Amino acid sequence: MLTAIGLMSGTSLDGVDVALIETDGERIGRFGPTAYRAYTGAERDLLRRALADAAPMTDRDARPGASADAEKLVTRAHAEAIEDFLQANGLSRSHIDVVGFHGQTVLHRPERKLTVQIGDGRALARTLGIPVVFDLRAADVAAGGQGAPLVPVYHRALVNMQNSDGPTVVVNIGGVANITYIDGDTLIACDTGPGNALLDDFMLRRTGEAVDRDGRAAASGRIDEEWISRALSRPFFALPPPKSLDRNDFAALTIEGMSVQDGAATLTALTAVSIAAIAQMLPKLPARWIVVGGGASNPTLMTMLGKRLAPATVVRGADLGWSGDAVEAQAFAYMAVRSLKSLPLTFPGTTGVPAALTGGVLAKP
Ligand SMILES: Nc1ncnc2c1ncn2[C@@H]1O[C@H](COP(=O)(O)OP(=O)(O)OP(=O)(O)O)[C@@H](O)[C@H]1O
Ligand SMILES: CC(=O)N[C@H]1[C@@H]2OC[C@@H](O2)[C@@H](O)[C@@H]1O[C@H](C)C(=O)O
Repeated sequence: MLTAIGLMSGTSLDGVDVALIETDGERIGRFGPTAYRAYTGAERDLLRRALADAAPMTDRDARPGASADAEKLVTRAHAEAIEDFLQANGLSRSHIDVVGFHGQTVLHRPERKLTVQIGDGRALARTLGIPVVFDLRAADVAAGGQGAPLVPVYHRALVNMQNSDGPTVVVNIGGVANITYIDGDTLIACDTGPGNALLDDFMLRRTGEAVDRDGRAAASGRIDEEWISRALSRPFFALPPPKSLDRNDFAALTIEGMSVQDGAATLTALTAVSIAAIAQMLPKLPARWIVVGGGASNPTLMTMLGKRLAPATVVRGADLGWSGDAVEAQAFAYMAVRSLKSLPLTFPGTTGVPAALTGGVLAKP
């Protein structure tokens, strides 16, 4: 078993998740501690500007506008997150075999064979004195895959730890939402649509706070079903898996005429409805849905999802002893070990890559 730390800075732009696991790249030996390093308001603003400035990019090594400063921030924030994590948990760097570093996606255009994660893996390895595996999406996209989602291989390892009969779906609700369908050897995955990003952006614009804390605003609002039907007529929703999204693909869906409560209710419902709609595109109707990611902490979203998926059961990963918020960080620890062993990260059913493929670049300190 190797000891690996995974790092994820997701599309919600809220902060860096850190998690340690022991794994041989197949089985999960032990879950270790987890941590979170939030971005400050100013740091989030810089990341948002970097996403805007990266939109016209064609060369993945270019760092236009704010993305150059944002890359320095991302590298520094991740180094700080690891140093604090080692100290808080009394860990010595010599005990860590590898760090899996996702970086921050600023642009995702797989149809142009382009996916850009900022963050300097080589500098991180030098600063930490620990080997770092980074750039985990590039090989998949270069081979014609979607380059996302990557976590299905880890969702499979998690589900294999349970006694499960029949198909299970793991739902991750981050900035974008994605699912993994696991039934024996069948592994199917895709992004399903918005996760929390549209709702966060709406709340920030309307209230100054980038979250509908505990789904309170949405709980007292009215869902505009007509608006949802219009949103669902976008071509993305009719595509079968595998498929993936850029964080800002739905940014043009405006909802400005509505009150904060009605807007929050409607955007929360769009997330739930678009996740539930994927059930029709899966080989069998799954009996069990396990929800992870920040969206699992939003009770209004969980209630809506439960209603839309009934009679299937909907549980939170946290209820099964999984670390609900750190699953993605754990996944990047797991993938770093798989990368060291040249084991596949992506599969035809998860990203559409022609054959199972490994990925990641190793930087030694
Ligand atoms: N208590 C809560 N109430 C409502 N929403 C919450 C709560 N806690 C977290 N969230 C939502 O979860 C989001 C963070 O989710 P998460 O950490 O999974 O995102 P991420 O790491 O950016 O993931 P991804 O890479 O999948 O986009 C927050 O921006 C917020 O919208
Ligand atoms: C391009 C990119 O960074 N995509 C993220 C995003 O956030 C959620 C969803 O969209 C997922 O496809 C992916 O992240 C997770 C970690 C993944 O690759 O599985």
